[in-house]
Amino acid sequence: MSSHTDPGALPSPATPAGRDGLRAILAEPQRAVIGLDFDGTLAPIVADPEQARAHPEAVAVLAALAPKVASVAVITGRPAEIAVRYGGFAGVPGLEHLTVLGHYGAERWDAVTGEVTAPEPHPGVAAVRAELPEFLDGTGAWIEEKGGRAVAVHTRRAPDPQAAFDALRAPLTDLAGRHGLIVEPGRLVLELRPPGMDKGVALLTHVRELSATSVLYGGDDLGDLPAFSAVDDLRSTGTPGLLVCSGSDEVTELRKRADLVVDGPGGVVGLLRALAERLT
Ligand SMILES: O=P(O)(O)OC[C@H]1O[C@H](O[C@H]2O[C@H](CO)[C@@H](O)[C@H](O)[C@H]2O)[C@H](O)[C@@H](O)[C@@H]1O
Repeated sequence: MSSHTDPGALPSPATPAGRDGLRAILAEPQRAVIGLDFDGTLAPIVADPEQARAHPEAVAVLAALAPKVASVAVITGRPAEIAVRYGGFAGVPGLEHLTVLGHYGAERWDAVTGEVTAPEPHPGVAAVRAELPEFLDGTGAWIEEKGGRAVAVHTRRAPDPQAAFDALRAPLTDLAGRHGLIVEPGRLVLELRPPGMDKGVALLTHVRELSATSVLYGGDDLGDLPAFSAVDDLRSTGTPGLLVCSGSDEVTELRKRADLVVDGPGGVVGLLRALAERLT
């Protein structure tokens, strides 16, 4: 796979399908959807999730790109309102039509209205939240509250983060299952959340709503794999797409499936800048 090293150049994807995807975006940008994950893709990974912020150049680059394409959509496991706040996405000239699909697509925020639409919370979330502390005792793991719509168990700050993650995965999967939830594993995080939605469904729905003729999706984590599969499905039915991996040492699964690997959020921003410049 290709790495994006020259900051000013638009890199050539390593695969024929990726090159087709990029060509289609460049040929008809007004009908292209740009889908982007937040943590690890637009925002560098930090030890405390409350301190995560978009890369310092991300907003300016998105604002330069968004008016030239059909849609820029941030698709994240975060609550939409949190991603908007940590991203600094509200009220930005150029981002008037930004969409943020939160909770893996269950929530939606549109810059044009500034409002979030969300389903009723799943009753299993409160139930697992009540039981969680007894599972975490002595592991060094801790809980991130997610507005009552999901709950995340982080192990990044545990003495042995990977060992804590591995030890908790099976019991938390069992706990989630008893309350009708699923476990979404991520970068040293196990998220207990309602089933029925994922980033693939979210991306496909968005692409179809806009009758887009091409798509770029960029992600870094396991929760982005359904969006990668959605782009594969779109390709197989005639909609070209480009799969971008925001590379890290923590997760390698996306790297293997990507058309283009860039160096973390800085690389993503560089790629999007080069794309925006080329579209000028
Ligand atoms: O879909 P995403 O935008 O990638 O969100 C997925 C999870 O991201 C967050 O956790 C990750 O980022 C944290 C801050 O950099 C980091 O500390 C943690 O180890 C990562 O897993 C977020 O806190 C979770 O709620 C999201 O589900």
